[in-house]
Amino acid sequence: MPIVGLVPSFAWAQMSSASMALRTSAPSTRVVLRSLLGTRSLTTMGMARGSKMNVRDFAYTTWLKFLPILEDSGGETQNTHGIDIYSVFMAATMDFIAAYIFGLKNGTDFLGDKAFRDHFLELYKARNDYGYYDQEMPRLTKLCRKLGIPLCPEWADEANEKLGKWFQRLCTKMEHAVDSHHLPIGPLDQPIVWDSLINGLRNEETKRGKASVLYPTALSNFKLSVASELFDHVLAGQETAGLALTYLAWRLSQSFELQEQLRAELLSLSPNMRLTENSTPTMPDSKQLDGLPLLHAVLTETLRLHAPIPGAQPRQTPESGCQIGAYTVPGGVRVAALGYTLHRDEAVFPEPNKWDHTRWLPSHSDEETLKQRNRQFWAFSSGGRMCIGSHFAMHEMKLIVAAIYSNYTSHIVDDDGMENQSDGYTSRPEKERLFLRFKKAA
Ligand code: HEM
Repeated sequence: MPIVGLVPSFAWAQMSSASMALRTSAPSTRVVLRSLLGTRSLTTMGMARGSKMNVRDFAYTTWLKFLPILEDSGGETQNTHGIDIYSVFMAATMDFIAAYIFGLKNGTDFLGDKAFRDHFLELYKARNDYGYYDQEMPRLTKLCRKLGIPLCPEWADEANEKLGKWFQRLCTKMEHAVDSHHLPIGPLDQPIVWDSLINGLRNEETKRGKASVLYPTALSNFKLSVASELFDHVLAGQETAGLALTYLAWRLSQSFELQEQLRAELLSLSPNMRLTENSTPTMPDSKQLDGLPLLHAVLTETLRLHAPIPGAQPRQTPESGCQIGAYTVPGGVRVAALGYTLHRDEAVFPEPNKWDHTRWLPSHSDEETLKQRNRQFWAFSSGGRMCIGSHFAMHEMKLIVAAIYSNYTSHIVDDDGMENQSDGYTSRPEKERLFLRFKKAA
């Protein structure tokens, strides 16, 4: 069905005028930008460009930083209160995506720098409930700001500004590294997404110049647009995956039996991620990891019941109108589907409010039932505006879960607020924390 995405950019609206222009411009702008990134799957971007890097390599370095944190959570001093794994997952997913965009050296170190990570999360939290006006009524919101009657509280605007500046600093650092030919040369330091976007935009400029649909926005505000687009990726990729990992760790921590089954499956990998004394960590084969049915089932079920983005994904019907199921809808109408409701359709997911990973296991359901469930699985949306990072995210999350549960058992210390997922564009645990303790698995 030729329905177009209505909101051209992700939830980030306040960073700059260029960002605003990108968000409110014709959907085709966004479509061209997507195609400039060279691929629908960020996971294969490095490979497609002839590089030997992939998500697995970044995972290795993330894993090295992750280990001492987990070790510490089971140590003597932490035994009573464990660690806030929500904050740790938010850090891991930020380091992951930033490394993929800028390369390891020019990325972030949220895992290593807890103080800055907490500061970032505070800023992020402060502005998070106020995306609506900029997103839905950008002109009115801008006008009200100018007139001194802001629709969002000042602190939210300030937090947005600080976050925007932080990200622009990362971009400026990257530009300097490129301009001064001081790009680090290690394979993990290649700025994969950065390079793809810059090269794509330059090609577009050379080929189409002023005739390009990107000319009034991205090409006229080159630097700001690159920063804005990449910031979208960082924000889209960090919180979502961090949330899913938090809910998955919570669910797994409720059943040691399930943890045991998962560990047995993970250790069947060759090589697997089990740490032995004095050995350097090993990484599994990506295809093998992806093919593990139990790992896939627990993750998919978590994304179903605790979808990080459960709400409406708006689309606009084409001018000629269109048919949606039994309905004939006129042109220019705003329509939306919601992961939340699709994932709670009793006909497809019996007892929909129950977390039950077995509904995704080929050993528990016939092929047709599984097909139907997969069709209705909408955590990453679908169609032309589907999540650009879905494969990246699945692989990243599987690697992180495999690294942890090959080696540790997790135990709930304090899960107050986990039952209540907030209502918003992204949906978080009410208290935005989860304290777990990790112990070395036998
Ligand atoms: C569990 C992890 C993730 C979930 C649940 C998720 C979910 C989504 C959803 C529901 C959308 C909206 C699509 C629509 O408008 O229909 C989206 C868009 C997007 N996602 Fe993800 N995402 C995840 C991870 C990532 C990652 C890791 C990246 C980057 C590497 C990323 C980049 C994006 C971008 C750039 C868009 C905007 C696409 C566009 O406007 O065309 N996402 N994501």
